Amino acid sequence: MESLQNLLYAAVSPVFLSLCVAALIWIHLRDSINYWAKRGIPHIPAHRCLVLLLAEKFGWKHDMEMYCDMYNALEGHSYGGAFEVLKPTIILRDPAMVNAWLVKGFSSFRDHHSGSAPDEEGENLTGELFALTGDRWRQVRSKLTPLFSPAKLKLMYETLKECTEELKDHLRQTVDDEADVEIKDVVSRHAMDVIGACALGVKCNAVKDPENCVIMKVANRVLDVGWRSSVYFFLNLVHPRLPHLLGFSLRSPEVVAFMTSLTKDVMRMKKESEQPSQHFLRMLMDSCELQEEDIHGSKTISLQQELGAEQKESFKITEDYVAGVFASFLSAGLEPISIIVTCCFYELAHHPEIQDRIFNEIQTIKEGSGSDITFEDLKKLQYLEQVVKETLRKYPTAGFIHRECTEPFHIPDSSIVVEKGVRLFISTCGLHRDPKYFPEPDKFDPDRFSKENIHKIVPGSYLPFGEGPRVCVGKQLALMNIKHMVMNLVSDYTLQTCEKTQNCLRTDPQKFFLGPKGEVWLRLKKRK
Ligand code: HEM
Repeated sequence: MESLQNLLYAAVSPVFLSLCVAALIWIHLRDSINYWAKRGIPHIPAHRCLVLLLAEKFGWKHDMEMYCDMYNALEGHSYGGAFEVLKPTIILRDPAMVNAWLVKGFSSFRDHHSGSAPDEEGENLTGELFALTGDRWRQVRSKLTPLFSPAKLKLMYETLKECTEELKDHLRQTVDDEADVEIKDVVSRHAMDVIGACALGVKCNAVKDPENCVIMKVANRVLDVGWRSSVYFFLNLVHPRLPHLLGFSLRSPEVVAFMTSLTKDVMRMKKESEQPSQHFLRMLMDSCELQEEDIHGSKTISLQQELGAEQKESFKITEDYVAGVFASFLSAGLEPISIIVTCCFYELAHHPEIQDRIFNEIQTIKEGSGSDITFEDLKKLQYLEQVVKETLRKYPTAGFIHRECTEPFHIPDSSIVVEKGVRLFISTCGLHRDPKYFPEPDKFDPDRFSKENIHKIVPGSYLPFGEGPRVCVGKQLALMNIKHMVMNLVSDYTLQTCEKTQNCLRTDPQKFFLGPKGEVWLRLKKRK
């Protein structure tokens, strides 16, 4: 009896309990660390992944470069395992498998892993397409895809031209004959004007009056890689629903409030305005057949939608959804465009021969169709397109593509099953800079994309906009915008390096997208 009491006492003693907890933690750690080894899959050991992750979290490395390092570490394998702290992740390297998994395997790799689905009950930007999952993503995406059709883009082209005229005006005032210009700043202000005008029909005046451009200040905070996003992603790593359960969102309350009230005000103004206007918000309002009383009335815009055969569920688009859609345009669209145009100008300044070829091509098209380059003409600028494609190759600003396994996926021709919850990473950086797919990857060579050479590009190795049903929804708008801006600048100026030009572009680990750190100065010289 006494020995039983002693045993019970021992069982509840703090030391014994601590030992039990430690043993459980040890078992969990051991199982997690051995996750890939147990399955016989080549992998990067957990401690090495942790070192890479810490380098990223302390701001020494961009997370996109971290996945590039993982890609390189798994050389010789089609895919391999890695860890985000203890969470198993797959790094997919083989381009043929990239296509198969993202396209045919979409039902298993449907969602981005970036976070839990937004909180529909709370004050959140619920329509942030990037973060939406499952049917909600499908419903919102099906409303947005038609906004980027060629016919709609043709309407946007006129808006683009108006914004570019303002930029040209600004440059005429700043550059007499020649001048050194901080090109990154000018380009991002122009990109802001374009997104504001195309998405919301709002004149941002970021080029002309940056000091008073509130939306630009908010846009910079939409993708804040500060403490908030670090805490958010850490909580998300522990469990995807944890940020939501703790009432913690990726966006700060001020950003959410600004985006929501801006969208709401613009919706009201547009509804009241007699003037025809072409921008995504107007089109979204029209396509959703929003009623005046919906906008003036309660917070929720009631809207029943027929969602196609497989989705009979009715779905209410709220103001928060619409605000979220525009937040995602700001966060996903603005910075990548600025980065690509900046990098393109940087390369052109180092390659006068490429600039000349673009200029001559523009002149030839102008001779054929008058001085104005139309929407249709833009497509005829083949060499310009090659230059833009090569910029997107050398500077893959979105860095990696990620998914979360939503239903078990059987890897073809193997006995391996990717389990639900495992994260998938495809390093665009790794692929675009792999000499196996792009010989001399550091060389800026637009002829990789010429008619003669394009067939040499291995399908699945070039992914600047992602792949499959979740491919970038703004891809065509982005390409049109980038080409239009490069065309206009090269038509009027030659770009040169100057004393302040960086020798090479270094990556800024503090930014969400992969882009150049610091100012990018170039000399603009007026063409005679
Ligand atoms: C150079 C410019 C751009 C680049 C390189 C880029 C790249 C990407 C990439 C890699 C993805 C992820 C695709 C995937 O997971 O397979 C993406 C998604 C997305 N992009 Fe872009 N993008 C650009 C411009 C834009 C613009 C201008 C907009 C909007 C106006 C936009 C809106 C979005 C949205 C909303 C998503 C999420 C799509 C979804 O989850 O269904 N992007 N983009």
